[in-house]
Amino acid sequence: MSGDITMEFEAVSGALVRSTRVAVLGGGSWGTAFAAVLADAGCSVRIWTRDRATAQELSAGRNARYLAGIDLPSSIEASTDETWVAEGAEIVVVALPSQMVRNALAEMHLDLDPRTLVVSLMKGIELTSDQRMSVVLGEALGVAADRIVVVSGPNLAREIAERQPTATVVASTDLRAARTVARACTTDYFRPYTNSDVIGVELCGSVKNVVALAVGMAQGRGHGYNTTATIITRGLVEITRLGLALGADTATFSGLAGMGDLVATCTSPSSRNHGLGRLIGEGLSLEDAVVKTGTTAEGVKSSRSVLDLALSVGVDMPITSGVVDVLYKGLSVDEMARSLVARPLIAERTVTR
Ligand SMILES: NC(=O)C1=CN([C@@H]2O[C@H](COP(=O)(O)OP(=O)(O)OC[C@H]3O[C@@H](n4cnc5c(N)ncnc54)[C@H](O)[C@@H]3O)[C@@H](O)[C@H]2O)C=CC1
Ligand SMILES: O=C(CO)COP(=O)(O)O
Repeated sequence: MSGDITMEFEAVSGALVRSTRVAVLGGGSWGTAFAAVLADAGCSVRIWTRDRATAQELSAGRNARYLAGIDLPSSIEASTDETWVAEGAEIVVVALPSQMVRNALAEMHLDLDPRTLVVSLMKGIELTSDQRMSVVLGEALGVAADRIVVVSGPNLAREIAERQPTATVVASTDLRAARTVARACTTDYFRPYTNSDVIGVELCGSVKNVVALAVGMAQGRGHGYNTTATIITRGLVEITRLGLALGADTATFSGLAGMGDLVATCTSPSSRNHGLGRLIGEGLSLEDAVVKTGTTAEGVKSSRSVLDLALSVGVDMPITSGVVDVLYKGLSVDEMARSLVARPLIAERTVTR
């Protein structure tokens, strides 16, 4: 079966890309880098950003604030006018901070064709509703679940904007939709794999940010590779437990959106979550660390919604809980470490289904 799908997929690969019109909403680091991938793949790309100066810069092939020093494809068109950006788009890509996206889209009043595919690049869980981003997009844009596609994987924006080789996961409940988006973003440095496990892919992307905060905190305290590997491995167990309780597929967690992204985010100094955790481990307050990092570290807010989700389904997430206690309840990083190590001894179970 999977062989048939691959053949069908490759037989049409490239054929549709030339004419695909894509709108990207969000001109931050990932929105801009993904717009460049799409343009390199041959799509006709328009990008929306809320400030005029960035739109002008993007139209001139630059985004100094978010991707300094990167030359973007000259074909990308940018504007602050969302109606113009979304006009005629077959694919609308959303790359805004998770906690802002519902309100931002409500203000845009987009009138999308029912056939339009909507792509989420976001890695967070909404605080007020504990919902995954595909659900938020569905509600905010009035789009059915089978028109929504999630792109998630080890995808640090700057590395991709530098055209370093990377793979990703493109997930949708409708595999035809996933394949269409995969074709639209295939380049000689960016390789998408399709998946139908939207729940698993989104949870992986959201919870790995929380685990990266924990790794950063440990490294900021001066702990080394053993601690890092312990947190990554047990973090993956937490992600898997939550995912399985919420209906995800086991296989997703060892894939690119799971283990792949977890490793990238927990080990890269350019991860904002990892970097913010490190500052806290070095002794900064949350407020000072947020000011110093300056961009979107989704795990800071999503740690609380992830913990809410875990409590709602009775899943134990000690690392997530420790991160929430450090960020919001005054627990020190040393106290978090001690309490994690002192937990009752149990048999090692990596996958629990
Ligand atoms: N940067 C990366 O390497 C990756 C980021 N992501 C995810 O992509 C999503 C977007 O992240 P980035 O592009 O990195 O964030 P960013 O912080 O680089 O850019 C955010 C963009 O959203 C805009 N924005 C912020 N608040 C807004 C509001 N209220 N209304 C309208 N626009 C607003 C900003 O002006 C900026 O253009 C996040 O969920 C992140 O986790 C996923 C993979 C890689
Ligand atoms: O999601 C990412 C890489 O896949 C980006 O991570 P940060 O948001 O921590 O920079």
